[in-house]
Amino acid sequence: MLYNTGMDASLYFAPCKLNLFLHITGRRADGYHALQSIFLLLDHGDDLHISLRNDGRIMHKNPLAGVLPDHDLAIRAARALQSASGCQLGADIHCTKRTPMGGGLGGGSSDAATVLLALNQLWQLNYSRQQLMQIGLSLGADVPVFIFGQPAWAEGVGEQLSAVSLPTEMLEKYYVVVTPHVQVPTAEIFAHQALTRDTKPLRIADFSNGANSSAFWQNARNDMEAVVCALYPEVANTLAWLKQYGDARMSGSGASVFVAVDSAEKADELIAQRPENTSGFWAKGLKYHPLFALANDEIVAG
Ligand SMILES: C[C@@](CO)(OP(=O)(O)O)[C@H](O)COP(=O)(O)OP(=O)(O)OC[C@H]1O[C@@H](n2ccc(N)nc2=O)[C@H](O)[C@@H]1O
Ligand SMILES: Nc1ncnc2c1ncn2[C@@H]1O[C@H](COP(=O)(O)OP(=O)(O)O)[C@@H](O)[C@H]1O
Repeated sequence: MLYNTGMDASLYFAPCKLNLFLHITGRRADGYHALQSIFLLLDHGDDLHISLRNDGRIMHKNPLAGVLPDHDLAIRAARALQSASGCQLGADIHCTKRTPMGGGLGGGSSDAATVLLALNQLWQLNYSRQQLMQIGLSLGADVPVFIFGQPAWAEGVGEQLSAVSLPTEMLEKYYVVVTPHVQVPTAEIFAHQALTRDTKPLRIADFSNGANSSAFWQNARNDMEAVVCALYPEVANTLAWLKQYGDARMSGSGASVFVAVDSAEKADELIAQRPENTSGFWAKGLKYHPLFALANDEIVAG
């Protein structure tokens, strides 16, 4: 078989995500929590340069500060795909990091998903989207949604995904994302005794019927927000500041908070005025992950 063995790195995008709401509806026997969420991917994220190696090695060209290369989700994803497929090829991976790490924006999970999609192409594996999502789930609960690649209603631990069509005005919004400079450990928040774990499940139909009214969103919140705000005043203060400009929420387990505004000018203004010791960006929602086409969907017999 002829492979593209040219040593030119190819560029692949890894978008970040927002949890537009996040409800915890229960706890499973294995300690993981049952969630309901709507994920929206944004046109802001990391750039991964990935090129083929013939010697089977997976190399990180610029290890991230504080993350051992062997622990990096991009590297772990490549190794997981290699062991699932038995592929003898390898890869060099270089990451230009833009998504704040540990910020509730799924940056590491997205890097992993992008590596799976890119290597599916570069190694000519022709794995289906469902197969890649399964491998992704073994790396983290947030990985499958990036391979799914569309605005999604999520249940289970985030792996049961259905496409939702967001109202046009939500895709036209400018999402202002502000991240206080604190690390919020996801496991610590999930383990906290004060966490709300019994939110009444919503039905996807509630969303489909109610998205254009404010009824659905009035009942939707982030169940991790109260615990994170109590433990991390920086998050509470940044959220309180952002709430002046709209229905601001936290994404995932924080520390990032976000609000949707109507213009790029307003978004620029908020980013310029953001509190000290925070970073910030604004972005638009994506209808599709730019690498969506790198996996095919299985045809399910009807
Ligand atoms: C909270 C969410 C919402 O999108 O996002 P982030 O804030 O991390 O971006 C996710 O559920 C996070 O997913 P992810 O970051 O992949 O978590 P994982 O690495 O799988 O799990 C980290 C730890 O969190 C706990 N955990 C995670 C997911 C879940 N549904 N229940 C849990 O109890 C477990 O203790 C697990 O060991
Ligand atoms: N490629 C990667 N990018 C970011 N973080 C990574 C990566 N690989 C491993 N990690 C580790 O995973 C943790 C969570 O990262 P990230 O996915 O950015 O945040 P979150 O889960 O809060 O959305 C980081 O603090 C870091 O230690």
